[in-house]
Amino acid sequence: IPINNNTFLGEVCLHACVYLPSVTLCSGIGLALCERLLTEESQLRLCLACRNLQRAEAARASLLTSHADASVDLLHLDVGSVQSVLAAAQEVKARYGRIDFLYLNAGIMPNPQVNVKAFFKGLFSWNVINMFATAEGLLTQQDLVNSDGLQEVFATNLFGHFLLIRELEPLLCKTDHVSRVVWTSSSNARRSAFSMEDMEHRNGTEPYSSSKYASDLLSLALNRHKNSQGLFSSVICPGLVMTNLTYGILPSGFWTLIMPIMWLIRIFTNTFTLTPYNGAEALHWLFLQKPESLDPRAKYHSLTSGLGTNYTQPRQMDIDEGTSEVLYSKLLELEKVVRRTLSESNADKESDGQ
Ligand SMILES: NC(=O)C1=CN([C@@H]2O[C@H](COP(=O)(O)OP(=O)(O)OC[C@H]3O[C@@H](n4cnc5c(N)ncnc54)[C@H](OP(=O)(O)O)[C@@H]3O)[C@@H](O)[C@H]2O)C=CC1
Ligand SMILES: CC(C)=CCC[C@@H](C)[C@H]1CC[C@H]2C3=C(CC[C@]12C)[C@@]1(C)CCC(=O)[C@@H](C)[C@@H]1CC3
Repeated sequence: IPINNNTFLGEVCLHACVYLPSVTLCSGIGLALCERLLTEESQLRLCLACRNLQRAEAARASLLTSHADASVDLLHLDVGSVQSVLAAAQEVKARYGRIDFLYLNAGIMPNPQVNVKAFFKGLFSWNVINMFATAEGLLTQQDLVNSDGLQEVFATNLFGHFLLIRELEPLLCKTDHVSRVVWTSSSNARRSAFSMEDMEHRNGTEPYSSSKYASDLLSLALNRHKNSQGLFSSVICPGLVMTNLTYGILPSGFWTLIMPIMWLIRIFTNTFTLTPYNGAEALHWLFLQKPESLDPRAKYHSLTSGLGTNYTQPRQMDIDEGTSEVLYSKLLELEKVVRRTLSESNADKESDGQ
C-alpha cells in the first residue's frame, strides 16, 4: 500500500504504524494531530495509547466519523506507571512488526499556580512578549510522589516515555528501517529550572519546566546514541493552545472573560496558536520531513501569524552534549533501579500469595 508521497518511508510500505501516547476526548493536541495525519494519509495505521479507555474510545469514534475507513487501534497506557508502560510495550511488540512514528504527547501540569504579581509586572515590561510565549516566572506547580516512588511530573512527562522507548527498541531500532520519536516539549522548558542533582525536581516548584527541559536534553542524547540504528528524535513546542492543560491553570469563568483578549494578543504574538489544530502544526510538519534534514539541536515551534497562517519554525535549544549525556546515563541507572524494585515487589507478592 503506498502510504504517502514522501520517499523517507520508502515508496511502498505494508502499513505505517503511528503510535500516539495520548489523546484527549474530542480535544487536545494529540487528537488534533490524529485528525491531521489521517487527512494527510488515510492509509495510516494509528494506535492511540491512553490511560482512560473510555475517552480513548470516544476519540476513536470521533476520528472514524471524519475518516470512516481509518485503521485506529487502542491501547491502555498510563505513561506515569512503570508497570503499565512495561505491559503496554509487551502488547505493542505482540501486535506490530514495526513503528514508524512514536509521538510522545502525554503531559501533565498538576496544581498550577499563577504568580499574579509577576504577571502584572511583566505586562508593563519589555519582556512582555517572552512572558506570553514562555510563561517564564509566572507558573509554579505542586508535584506528588507516585506509587513507583517517582515524582509524578517527571514520571509522566519524561521517564515513562524514556522507558517506553527502551522497551520498544526492538521495533524502533531496525537497521533496515527508519523510525521517529517526537517529543511534545514546550517553550516553558528552562535550563535554570533543571538540576542534574535533582532531575526529578523533588525540591523545586517548577517540575513542568524541568521535565520539558529534560526532554530536550534526552532527545539530543537519543539522536547521538540511536541515529546509527535508524532511530531519529525531534522536539516540538505547540505554542499556547487552549486545552484541558491550559484551562486547568485558571478558573473557567476567568478564561471566558479573557478569551477575547487572548485572540487580540494573537494578532501580535505568533506563539498564540490557541487551537489544537494550529498547535499540532509542527507535529504534522515533522511527519512530512526526511529525518536526516532535521536539526537535533532545534526545537520545532508551531506558530500562527496574525492573519491565521500556520507555519513551523526551528529555534536552537539551550542544550549541550555533555549535559545530555549525563542525563542519559542517569536515566539508564534509574531504569535499572525501577526494574529491580518492580521485580522484587512482584516476587514479594507471589510469595505472599503462596
Ligand atoms: N496546551 C499548551 O499550551 C501546551 C501544551 N504542551 C504539551 O502538549 C502536550 C499535550 O497537552 P495538551 O493537549 O495541551 O493537554 P491535554 O491535557 O489536553 O492533553 C494531555 C494528554 O496527556 C494525557 N496524559 C496525561 N497523563 C497521562 C498518563 N499518565 N498516561 C497517559 N496519558 C496521559 C492526557 O490523558 P487524559 O485524556 O486521560 O487526561 C491527555 O490526553 C503535553 O505534553 C503538554 O505539556 C506544550 C506546550 C504548550
Ligand atoms: C491574568 C493572569 C494573572 C494571567 C493570565 C495569563 C496566563 C495564565 C498565561 C500567560 C502565558 C500563558 C502560557 C501558558 C499557560 C497560560 C499562561 C501562563 C503555558 C505555560 C501553557 C503550557 C506551556 O507549556 C507553555 C508553552 C505556555 C506558555 C504561555
